[in-house]
Amino acid sequence: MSINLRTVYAFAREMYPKLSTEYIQYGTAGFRGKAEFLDSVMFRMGVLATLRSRFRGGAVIGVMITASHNPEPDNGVKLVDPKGEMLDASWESIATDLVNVSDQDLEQHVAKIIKDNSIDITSSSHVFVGMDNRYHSPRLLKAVADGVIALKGNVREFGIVTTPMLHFFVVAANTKETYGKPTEEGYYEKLIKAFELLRNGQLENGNYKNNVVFDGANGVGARKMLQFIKRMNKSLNISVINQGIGPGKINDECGADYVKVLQRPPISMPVVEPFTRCVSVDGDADRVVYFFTNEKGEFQLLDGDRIATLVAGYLMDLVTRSEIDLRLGLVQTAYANGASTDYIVNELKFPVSCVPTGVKHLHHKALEYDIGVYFEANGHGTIVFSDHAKATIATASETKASAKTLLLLIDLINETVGDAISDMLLVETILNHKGWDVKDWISTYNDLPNRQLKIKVQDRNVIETTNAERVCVKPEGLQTEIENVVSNYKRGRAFVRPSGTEDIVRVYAEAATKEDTENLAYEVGVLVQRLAGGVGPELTKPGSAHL
Ligand SMILES: CC(=O)N[C@H]1[C@@H](OP(=O)(O)O)O[C@H](CO)[C@@H](O)[C@@H]1O
Ligand SMILES: [Mg+2]
Repeated sequence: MSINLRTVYAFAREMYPKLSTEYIQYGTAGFRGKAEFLDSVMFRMGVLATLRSRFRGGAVIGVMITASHNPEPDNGVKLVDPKGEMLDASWESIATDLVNVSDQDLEQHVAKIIKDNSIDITSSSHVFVGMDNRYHSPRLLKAVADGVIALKGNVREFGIVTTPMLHFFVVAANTKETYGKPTEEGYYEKLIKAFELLRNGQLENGNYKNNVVFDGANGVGARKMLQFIKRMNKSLNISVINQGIGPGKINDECGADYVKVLQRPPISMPVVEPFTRCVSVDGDADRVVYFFTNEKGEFQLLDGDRIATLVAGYLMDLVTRSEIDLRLGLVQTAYANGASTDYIVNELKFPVSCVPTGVKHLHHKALEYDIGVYFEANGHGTIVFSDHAKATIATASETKASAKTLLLLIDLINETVGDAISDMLLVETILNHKGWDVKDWISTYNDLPNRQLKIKVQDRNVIETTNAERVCVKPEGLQTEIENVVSNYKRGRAFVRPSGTEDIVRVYAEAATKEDTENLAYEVGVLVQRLAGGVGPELTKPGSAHL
């Protein structure tokens, strides 16, 4: 096989010319931007995925086309490595350089990547591609596929799938189907089988009722949930809202991000009994949060921290009852509610670590444990089991019922990445086994009020942080000022960091009361504006609207 790079890039220039010279970066979740500027990015990511597959000895590499929780005009692309992880950090800069190079320099640049990484261009290469249900995704998928074909790689298109489904397919193929069958049916089959065995015919238990409202964010999660329902043997009554078949747009006034950040129910909520479990997923269904309204009609949120603590407590209990010795750990970020961390440390007595924002950091840390539970507060997370843990549990399952349950849970969990639907089925399983409703669940601890602000600055990279982003080291003096302010608030905690997905600085604040939290966030926001080159309008002082 020989590849004439010159012909390939003449073709690229004709079909996928670079329309924007604006510099873009492979960030926390790959490339994101307005869909009309992404064709050349997609073609080049098809090229890169082909090279990455060859670099990894012909293992399958995944390419997912999605802008997750972003609005409808946006799209994006992220690469999935052979074990289902996000693209290795060392290749993120290769990706960034590749998409920013001009059309004229493309050929030479690709030749350099091949040479620098000693890639055998004649070896075989396999790329799996999936997309969310944005109207521009099919066009962008074709660009990725053309990029793969241009370098004579093999491409397999999965059409519209959730991000976690694509991760599942990649791992299933690379493990020679030990993990599951790399097909849509294989995915449904594995999860539904485990879920229904764990239910074992017991559909209700104590306070647990068998009904859930599912907000699909008008995204791919809604479509796939409808497929789940068709294949499930009525083991859970799920009513799907924001299905994406009406005029509603993806993530618009619905979905996990909307519900979590604005702390309110999504649009199109039917009238339901108080305490009915409701679930929101995001546009590509890798995040999930729960919510309900209480008897006073007040909105109550059960976010990623709640899921993490529920799961951790349950797994710990099963491990203890199985009389096996495994190292369990929970991984959070600085955004985790302080009350959840206190509960984990003091009540669950579970080792907990804090890492920088972004799933790749959480995932890597979780791999250090036999059973690693990781969740971002926004609902993105999963559980990973080491080979040692799997073997120990399998042996114990011959004699212990609790270990048998653990074994089934491993099949229910999509270990490759956070998976909204798999996580939801896991939560449903645990609540059912415990006989809990949302009232029982939320009473485990009281969340501290918290507030996030987005501050516009001239250059967000003037902010540098350390200690898992909890301490700001640059610009000089900012951290001391933050600490001074925080010390005036009971249970106060605040930190600032540059966002990896938006051109802003994020401020996080929590304190004992809602009013204090608002004031603390405001004060820290003003400090960022003053010391880090704020460019936005002046922040509104909390409560000033009522003066
Ligand atoms: C506070 C917050 O929710 N940040 C999100 C957001 O990252 P930022 O770097 O904060 O923009 O998007 C990431 C990708 O989806 C997600 O991993 C992360 O948790
Ligand atoms: Mg997402």
